[in-house]
Amino acid sequence: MNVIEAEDLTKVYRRYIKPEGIKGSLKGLFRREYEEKAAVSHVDLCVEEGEFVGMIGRNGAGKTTLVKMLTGIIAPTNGSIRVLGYYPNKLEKRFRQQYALVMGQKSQLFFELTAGDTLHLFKEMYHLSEKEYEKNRDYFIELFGIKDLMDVQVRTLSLGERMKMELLAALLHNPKILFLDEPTIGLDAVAGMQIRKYLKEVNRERKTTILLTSHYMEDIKSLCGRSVVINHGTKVYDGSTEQLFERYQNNKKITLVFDSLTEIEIPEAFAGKCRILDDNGYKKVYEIPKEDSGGILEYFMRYKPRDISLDEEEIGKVVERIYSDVRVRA
Ligand SMILES: Nc1ncnc2c1ncn2[C@@H]1O[C@H](COP(=O)(O)OP(=O)(O)OP(=O)(O)O)[C@@H](O)[C@H]1O
Repeated sequence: MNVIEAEDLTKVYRRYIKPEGIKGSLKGLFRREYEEKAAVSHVDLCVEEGEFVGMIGRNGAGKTTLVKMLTGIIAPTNGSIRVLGYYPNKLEKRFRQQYALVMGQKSQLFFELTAGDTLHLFKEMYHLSEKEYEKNRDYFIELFGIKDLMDVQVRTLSLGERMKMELLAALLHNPKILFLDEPTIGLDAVAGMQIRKYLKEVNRERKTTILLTSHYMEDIKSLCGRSVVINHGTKVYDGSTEQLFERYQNNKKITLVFDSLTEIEIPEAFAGKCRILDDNGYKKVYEIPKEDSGGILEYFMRYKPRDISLDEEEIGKVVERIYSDVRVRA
C-alpha cells in the first residue's frame, strides 16, 4: 500500500530581487521586482508503507521543499499529492496525528521546560490517552536510554541528547510516517551511530515509514534500502541505494595517523591512483579508487600507522557524478 503518492509535483517560489545601492532600494519601495524559482519541478514519488527512503542532493537541490510539501507546511504550485490519503496542506487533524517531522536544524522542543514536562505537553497536543502516552514514552525512553534526562531542562541538553528527545517527542503518538530532515547534522560519530541504530529499530519494529534527507553517506547507506536523488529540483535517480553507490561511488578516503613524522613512498602500481588530500607528516589523507582500497590499505600498513580509517566519499561528489551521467544520457 502506498502511503505517499505524488505526481508532477512542482513548487515555484517567488522572491523579491533587491536592486543594488540606496537608489535601487528607494526604487524598490515603489516598484518591486520578483524572480520565480522552481525549487521542485515535476517530481513523481510513490512510497510504500514500511519503506525507509533516503533523499539526497546538493545544497539547494529542493529536498526540504519536497518534505515541506509532503508534510503540508507549504502547498505545491502544481501537481497532485496524497499522503496517507490526505491532501497535506489542508492540515486536517486526522492527518497531523499520523505523521511526524524532525528537522535537525530546527527544534520543536520547549527549551525552558524539563524533558519530562515537554513530553507531557506533546501528549496534550496529540490528544493521547494516559495509557497510550505512558506505553510509547516508556518504550522510547528505554530504547534511547534517556531515563536520566527526564528531569533535565531541555536547554541544557547536549546536541546528541536533544536529538534523542526530538525523536522521542516526534514518535510519542506512534506516527505512520516519519519525515527526517538532517537528523544527524552536527552529531559526533558515536551519537550519529546511536541515532541510526534507533531509526533502524523504529522502522523494523514499528513498521514506521521513514523518509530521510541527509548529506551523510553513512546515514543513507546504512539505513535506506531505496534512494531518491534530487538535483535542481528534479528527480534524477530513484531506486536501490546499493546499486546507486555500486555504480557511482568511485573512491574512498584513507586517513593515516602516525606517532612520528613519516614519509610514504607510493609504489608504481598505485602511482596516479592515490590523491593526497592532506599531509602534515603525522596525518595523511588520501583519496583512492574503491577497487584498489584493499591493496593500498595493505601497503600502507607497512608504515605501521597508529590509527587508520577508511571513509566513504562525500555524498556531494556521488550526486555530482550521477547528475553528469544523467546529462550525458539525456
Ligand atoms: N521560502 C523560499 N523562498 C524563495 N526561495 C526559496 C525558499 N525556500 C527555499 N528556496 C529556494 O529553493 C531552492 C531549494 O531549497 P531547499 O531548501 O528545498 O533545498 P535543499 O535541497 O533542502 O537544500 P539543503 O540541503 O541546503 O537544505 C533553493 O534555491 C532555495 O534558495
